[in-house]
Amino acid sequence: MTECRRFRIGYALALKDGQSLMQPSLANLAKERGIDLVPIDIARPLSEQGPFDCVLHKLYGDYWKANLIDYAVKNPLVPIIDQPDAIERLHNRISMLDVVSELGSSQEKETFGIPKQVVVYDSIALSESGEVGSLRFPLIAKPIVANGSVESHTMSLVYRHEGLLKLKPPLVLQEFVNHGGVIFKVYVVGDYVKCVKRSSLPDVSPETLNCSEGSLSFSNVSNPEKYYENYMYLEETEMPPMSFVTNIAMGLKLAMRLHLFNFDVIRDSKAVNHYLVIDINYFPGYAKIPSYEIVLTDFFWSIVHKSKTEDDIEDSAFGGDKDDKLLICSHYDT
Ligand SMILES: Nc1ncnc2c1ncn2[C@@H]1O[C@H](COP(=O)(O)OP(=O)(O)OP(=O)(O)O)[C@@H](O)[C@H]1O
Ligand SMILES: O=P(O)(O)O[C@H]1[C@H](O)[C@@H](O)[C@H](OP(=O)(O)O)[C@@H](OP(=O)(O)O)[C@H]1O
Ligand SMILES: [Mg+2]
Ligand SMILES: [Mg+2]
Repeated sequence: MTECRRFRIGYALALKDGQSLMQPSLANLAKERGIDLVPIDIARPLSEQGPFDCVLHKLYGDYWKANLIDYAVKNPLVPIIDQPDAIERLHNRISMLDVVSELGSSQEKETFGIPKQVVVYDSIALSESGEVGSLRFPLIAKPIVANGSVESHTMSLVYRHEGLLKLKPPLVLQEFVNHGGVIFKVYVVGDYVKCVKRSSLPDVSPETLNCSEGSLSFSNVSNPEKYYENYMYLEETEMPPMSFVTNIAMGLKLAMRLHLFNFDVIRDSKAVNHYLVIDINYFPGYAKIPSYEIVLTDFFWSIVHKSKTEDDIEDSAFGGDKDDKLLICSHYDT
């Protein structure tokens, strides 16, 4: 009797991300389907570890990147999920959203875009009327860098010009768009797409613009625990059409050459059926989505069962997707 071949997926994740994702329920399900999830020792050359049938990672820095490149050169048929250069695009809040503008327009009645935004490198630009002056208040000031640090999630809602003067560049100033206090988070795992609702910043009325402080600092307003605080209110909000969300997701996946990401979408309260993508995150906290073990195991299975030919080398060394075997399955949930 022939033994079933087993597959080994090496993963390199920060401690917190590994603890959240690699729960026994995921490891056991993957094992049942012939896949062993193996932690990578990031202090040692990757090429001395393994063998691996796939490498998953969410780590940054030149040392790690060099380690991955060395491994990819020596193991050109092993998919690396995902290519470091492709991930890096999401570490800058300007290049992150540029990709949305590069997507073709929607064939449906819904339309999408990004909020108007300006990058500011120094305090002088904040007091000038130039590009900053062309933005309409309220604004959100976001750090340019989105690298997972606490600071990269710390933002300010700016109501009036005087609020700008307290800010410390470099930063991105983005127009705040009223959207009814609900955000849609769209999780992508290969061809799988799931959209959930979360709490967001409440709408800003013209009265608030005049009465409040010049600016207000905030962070992590759309974490799931906030959902439960606003449960009743969120329930009433209608989801965007799944086909619309899936089209954006698959467009982003192709354009960014990434398999694992989520993006935040809001619906403009002032326009009919107009949506704005405001944030894209690499390898988000998938353990938050129901049955994430099945979703991830299906994805791992599809990756390790892809046929490997010389033609695939260029793509597959960094996890390209020439021959997708995953069915597109899309889900809405909260
Ligand atoms: N242009 C905007 N208009 C209205 N609300 C916005 C806008 N940009 C951001 N927000 C609100 O601010 C929150 C944080 O913004 P953003 O998603 O860019 O930050 P983040 O720290 O990168 O988030 P994540 O935790 O998803 O990585 C959003 O969830 C949303 O509630
Ligand atoms: O710590 P960084 O690298 O920034 O990544 C975060 C993402 O930016 C967030 O979007 C994730 O939260 P959501 O899954 O709620 O979007 C968040 O998920 P987590 O709260 O489960 O860790 C992280 O993946
Ligand atoms: Mg976000
Ligand atoms: Mg983000």
